[in-house]
Amino acid sequence: MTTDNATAVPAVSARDTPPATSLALDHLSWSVGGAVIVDDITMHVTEGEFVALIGPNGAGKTSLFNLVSGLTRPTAGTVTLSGVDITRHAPHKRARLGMGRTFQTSSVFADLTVGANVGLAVQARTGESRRFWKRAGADGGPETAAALELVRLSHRADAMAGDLSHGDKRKLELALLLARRPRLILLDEPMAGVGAGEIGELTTVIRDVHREQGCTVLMVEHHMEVLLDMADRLAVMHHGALLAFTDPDSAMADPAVQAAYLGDGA
Ligand SMILES: Nc1ncnc2c1ncn2[C@@H]1O[C@H](COP(=O)(O)OP(=O)(O)OP(=O)(O)O)[C@@H](O)[C@H]1O
Repeated sequence: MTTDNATAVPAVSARDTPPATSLALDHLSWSVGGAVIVDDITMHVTEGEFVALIGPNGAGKTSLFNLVSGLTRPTAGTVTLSGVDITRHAPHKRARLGMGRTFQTSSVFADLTVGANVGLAVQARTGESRRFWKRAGADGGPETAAALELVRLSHRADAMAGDLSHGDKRKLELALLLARRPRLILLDEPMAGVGAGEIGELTTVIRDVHREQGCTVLMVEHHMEVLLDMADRLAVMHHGALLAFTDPDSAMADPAVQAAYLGDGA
């Protein structure tokens, strides 16, 4: 959608995006050197659902994320995205099918402005020519503005990305994801390194992104207070296996979860 009035366009509104994707993991396993890191996980995430993946340190959460996003190949099992078997797809091919991922480490261009970072991501998706880029302006145009507004960073559009606080960097990473219009978002510890004072707003932003976009979210996070309030279901991993996959109250009341997860003091 294009217009001359940048601020009036909800360029990433739920209305003009396709339905959220669904993710099915079936008997997914990954072993390295004889050690089973991900152990026969079957988990079906429905369209538009918000699932939090939790578990003690070393439970296998990042390894599972790597299997879902295609950074590693499973030893056994399948990954299905909206009914398409993507088990053998490379990460870029999964991205083209609507999968977006953030990492524990920041991936923004520190020497570019916030607006330019998002503008480049928009440009990368649309494949617009340099001519369009000039016409759209250094900030990338209305879609950039809409993404920055959604993550509450409009007021920092002209700041250098490297000067942002940890919390604002995480918001920028979300805006970069939005620019690619993903239907499934994988968030790997978005609160990592974020100060206590910024966690509340970042939580609100993630919730807004999920609601506004109607996308499916799978998030690894250690801050339980954030997750219990946000997630439709908790997927609890321990020693590579899935201990529970249910609503937050039921998961936290599960004795096996309490023994394995809380017992490890995570
Ligand atoms: N490439 C690898 N080779 C060998 N072992 C690995 C490899 N990647 C992960 N592991 C091991 O697999 C286990 C699970 O690691 P993983 O990082 O997936 O856990 P996690 O739940 O994400 O932990 P954390 O909460 O600390 O990030 C750990 O014991 C780790 O040492």
